[in-house]
Amino acid sequence: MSKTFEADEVKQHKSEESAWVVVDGGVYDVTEFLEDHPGGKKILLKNCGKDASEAFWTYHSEKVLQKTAAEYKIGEVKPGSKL
Ligand code: HEM
Repeated sequence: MSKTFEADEVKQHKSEESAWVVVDGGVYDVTEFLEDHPGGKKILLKNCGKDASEAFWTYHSEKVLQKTAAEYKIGEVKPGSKL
């Protein structure tokens, strides 16, 4: 079973030391990906610690979530836990 995280915990991970981003309820630890992100570190970091679904779908296709993001997935936001 996939791990679930409270919104309050996700919100704390918004720095270079620990950067988590949420897309469609999935939680991705992109700390190690910040430097490699083709769209740049700054924009990715700015969207960490929160639900970045809208920003994500503005710039990426489904393939990016299924392929690139998959290896960084650490779990899901707890249902009903408001981000
Ligand atoms: C799990 C999180 C993310 C992953 C794995 C990811 C991955 C990628 C990849 C692989 C590309 C290259 C273009 C492509 O293949 O479509 C890209 C480009 C880009 N990403 Fe992300 N990204 C993530 C989150 C974000 C977020 C939250 C933003 C915020 C707006 C963002 C903004 C961009 C931008 C602006 C580009 C450049 C688009 C272009 O040059 O046309 N990304 N990203």
